[in-house]
Amino acid sequence: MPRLSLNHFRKLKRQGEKFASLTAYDASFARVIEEAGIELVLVGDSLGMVIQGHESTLPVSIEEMIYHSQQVHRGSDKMLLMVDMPFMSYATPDTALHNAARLMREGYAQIVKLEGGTWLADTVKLLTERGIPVCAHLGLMPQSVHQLGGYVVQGRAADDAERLRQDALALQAAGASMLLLECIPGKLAAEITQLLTIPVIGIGAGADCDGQILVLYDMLGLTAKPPSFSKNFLLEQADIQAAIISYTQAVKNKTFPTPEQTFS
Ligand SMILES: Nc1nc(=O)c2c([nH]1)NC[C@@H]1CN(c3ccc(C(=O)N[C@@H](CCC(=O)O)C(=O)O)cc3)CN21
Ligand SMILES: CC(C)C(=O)C(=O)O
Ligand SMILES: [Mg+2]
Repeated sequence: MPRLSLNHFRKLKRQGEKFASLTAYDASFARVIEEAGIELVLVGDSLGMVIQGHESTLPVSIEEMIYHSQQVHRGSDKMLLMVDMPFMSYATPDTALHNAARLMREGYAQIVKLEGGTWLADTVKLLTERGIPVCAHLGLMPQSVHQLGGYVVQGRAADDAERLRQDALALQAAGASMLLLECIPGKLAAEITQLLTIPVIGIGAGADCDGQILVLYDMLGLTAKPPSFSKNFLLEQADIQAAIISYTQAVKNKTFPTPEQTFS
């Protein structure tokens, strides 16, 4: 069986069915989450924090992303494999093309994720035209943490919310195949999800996105200070497999995230 393709997620959006995704960084966890029903795996640059112990995602290199993507690829055969482009690996369109091609050829990525708004549109267009599917990442963009002044909720002011809507539309028009919204009010995320035809994945963005994602180590209770929008699914389950099944079901039946796990 080939891996799930973007068509699967387009179909789920059309049918109004939610999908659950998680990050993974190695073969063993990739196997466990796939067997628990996860349909999309992200090799996130959050690995700089949860695997490497850095304070931010900025130190992560393209070689490190390739290394972990290879491991996740070996440990799975069904999930859509999405890989983050790390800090500065897409600073110009040509750099982005070169590095995205490496993530696909050496890391087996099916889609790459880039953080940025309307300024990224030219890059998204270039990659897409060359056959590289792109997920655009808006809202809280961790690679801009020093500019944002911390890992804080985005899009609360009316002008910020409007800019986010326009960014989302511009990135879709440039060819983005998916959009990820991080840490924004649930109502705004719901509006953007409705506004767009491409699947929208949320983290800290409420229950109305087309899909949800969490950092695996947060939902297994391994993180010292997990974000407030996350949940430790291992607390009520006997093992990791059961915790991930519980998360998948909660996303599918829309019981996660709750209003308390959503920014207003
Ligand atoms: N372990 C981990 N989980 C993540 O979700 C995550 C990472 N690492 N690393 C990369 C980014 C950084 N992210 C983060 C990190 C912290 C918060 C956080 O603690 N936010 C607070 C403050 C919100 C506010 O006051 O505006 C929260 O209560 O959720 C949010 C997103 C999301 N990503
Ligand atoms: C938090 C998710 C969306 C991410 O970008 C990562 O894990 O790096
Ligand atoms: Mg990331």
